[in-house]
Amino acid sequence: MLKVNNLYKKFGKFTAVDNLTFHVPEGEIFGFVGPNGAGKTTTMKIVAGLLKETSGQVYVNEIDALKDHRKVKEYIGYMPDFFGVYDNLKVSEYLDFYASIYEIYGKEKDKICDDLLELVDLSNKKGEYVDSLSRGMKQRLCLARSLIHNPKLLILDEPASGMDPRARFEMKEILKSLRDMGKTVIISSHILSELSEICTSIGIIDKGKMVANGKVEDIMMKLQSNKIIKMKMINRVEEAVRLLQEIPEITNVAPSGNSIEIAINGGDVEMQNILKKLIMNEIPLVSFGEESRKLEDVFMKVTERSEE
Ligand SMILES: Nc1ncnc2c1ncn2[C@@H]1O[C@H](COP(=O)(O)OP(=O)(O)OP(=O)(O)O)[C@@H](O)[C@H]1O
Repeated sequence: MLKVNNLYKKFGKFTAVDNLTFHVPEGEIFGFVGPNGAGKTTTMKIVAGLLKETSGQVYVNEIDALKDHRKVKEYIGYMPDFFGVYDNLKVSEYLDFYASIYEIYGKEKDKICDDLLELVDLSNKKGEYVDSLSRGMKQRLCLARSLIHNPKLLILDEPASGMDPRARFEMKEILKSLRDMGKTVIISSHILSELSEICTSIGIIDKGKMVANGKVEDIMMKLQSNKIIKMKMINRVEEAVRLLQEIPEITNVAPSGNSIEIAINGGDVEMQNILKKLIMNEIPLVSFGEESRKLEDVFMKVTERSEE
């Protein structure tokens, strides 16, 4: 359904999207994950035809999306990561307005709008002013708007950002319905664990580059083999850093004051060997333990530092 090949986007000398290639088959829910500024919004805007690429190719349903903007628009629903201000506009009027853009009128329009409001659980808010809705409701309304022309591909930029747990749960339920409806969805977030529950595949982007891409299970396995360990010592930090850098399983060593954080590629046995080495060299440790972080934080840290 979507093919992005060797995509580049430069802003002046800065490369925001750096030779990005990924494919999303029909019916897939693709999670596009990366830290702030990784290039997610830029990529999604290019796919949606809202931003000009520097070079590369994008195909949506085999249509050249970078050349045939008009044709490709009917296949794409785009939900931006911000919601504008809509003074004096009611929910139903808001959807009517977007329906009119796609030249959907009359009974057909009424039916589509009612169905969409039901899908996003806002049927009882039809007569309310848009600006009076909660943030979560506004995001759901924005999602309904992006579905108005029944697109095959949905591009959702951080639909769960700033939502409380309940609103996030509701958004997840809606995404499940979209999956059941056979839509292809690209959804961006910087929270991997949230996406992993709903997505079928995931692409992790960092500094404009795809650093991991594949089925959720495969990516999770890759991430779980990385541990972050934090240790604190009374002194001799520099010596400890030197000793740690000699251990091949350690992929990163980051000292900060009297603490050191390391990333290791391994499990309990490797962890125990590291501890043994430090103790045998009489490093005055006061603590040593695995950091209980979310998987995505671990992954981002490892990828960020390994490139430096
Ligand atoms: N119009 C622009 N001019 C210059 N730089 C830009 C422009 N738009 C984006 N950038 C830069 O490109 C990089 C990627 O931005 P982008 O918004 O795509 O990241 P993101 O992954 O969506 O991040 P976030 O999660 O914060 O939305 C950032 O460093 C950003 O500052």
